[in-house]
Amino acid sequence: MKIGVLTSGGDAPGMNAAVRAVVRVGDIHGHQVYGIRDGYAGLINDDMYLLTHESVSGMIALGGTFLGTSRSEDFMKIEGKQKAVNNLLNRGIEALIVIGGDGTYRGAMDLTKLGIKTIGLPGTIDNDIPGTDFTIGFQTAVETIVDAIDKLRDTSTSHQRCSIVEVMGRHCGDLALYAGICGGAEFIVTPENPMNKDQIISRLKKHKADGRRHAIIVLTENIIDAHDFAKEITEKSGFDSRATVLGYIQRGGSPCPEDRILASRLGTYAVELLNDDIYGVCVGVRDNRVIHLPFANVVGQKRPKNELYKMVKKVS
Ligand SMILES: Nc1ncnc2c1ncn2[C@@H]1O[C@H](COP(=O)(O)OP(=O)(O)OP(=O)(O)O)[C@@H](O)[C@H]1O
Ligand SMILES: O=P(O)(O)OC[C@H]1O[C@](O)(CO)[C@@H](O)[C@@H]1O
Ligand SMILES: [Mg+2]
Repeated sequence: MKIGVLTSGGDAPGMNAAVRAVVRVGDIHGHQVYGIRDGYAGLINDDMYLLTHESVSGMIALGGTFLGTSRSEDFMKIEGKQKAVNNLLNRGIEALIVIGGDGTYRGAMDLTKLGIKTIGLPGTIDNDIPGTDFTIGFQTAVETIVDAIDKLRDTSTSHQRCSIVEVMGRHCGDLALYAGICGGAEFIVTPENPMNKDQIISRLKKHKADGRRHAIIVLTENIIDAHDFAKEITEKSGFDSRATVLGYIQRGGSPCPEDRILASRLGTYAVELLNDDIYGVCVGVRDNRVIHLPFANVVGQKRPKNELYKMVKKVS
């Protein structure tokens, strides 16, 4: 069988490891795997090439995505999707493995309806996809953030400051939650655990009075302007505050071992599903087991609230 593989949406560490697994396992089962450049844009532009065992050599350790990625406006339109399908079928490619986030899954669901045997792999640092406990790239991003928090604590303690660390996640607080726990943050502000500004300010006043030399607030993006918040804290609590917006550094870097293993497991499983003629599904891990679910059961659904959101109130 000819299988296409692409990466889409924000790049995430471990995407290359997933492509590598698809190519290597595909090869073992006698499939030909075609890499599609720049996500759905490459499908529309017919930009694809045959990947071999050798062409993915060394890819397990590489950050970003060697295939490239995009957020394709054209693919949102039916004409774009039809062109993508025609390009695949003209090349005899009947199956497609997409690695990306929730938006990518929506596109994949449409392609399934248009006759392409599509499988989705969760690749995003946000960990915002229902149907999997972890997404590929999340654990590496957590490590990057924890490293940044540890460094920020050094300078915060030296200057007796409060550091606000704004992290990504779009509308999901998992990056802030996990990194905040690991970094010993005093406050973790996420969409799931809404902020109580007055409580934060009054606790910081007490911190100051108790002679505490630092405080860390980890904040999910898209909630409040981090720099304005730092000013307000300084004025109202007397705890001198600074904000650091970590930004794109969170998406880069070599994948950590957990992400390499997750990517390898899910890439392997995706090919095995196609061998069994199962498609129109996305794969994931639940309780450390690989699972698959129909796209319709995942797209637009809410993730169950992680129990760590409750626990963190006790330990921070
Ligand atoms: N509703 C939709 N219908 C069809 N295709 C979509 C839809 N939403 C998104 N896509 C396609 O998927 C691509 C990637 O989606 P998006 O930019 O939301 O990133 P993502 O896959 O959610 O990853 P991340 O959130 O990690 O960046 C879009 O550029 C678009 O081409
Ligand atoms: O790459 P862009 O378009 O700036 O998007 C940034 C968004 O992508 C992500 O990094 C991954 O979805 C989000 O955390 C962030 O909100
Ligand atoms: Mg997304």
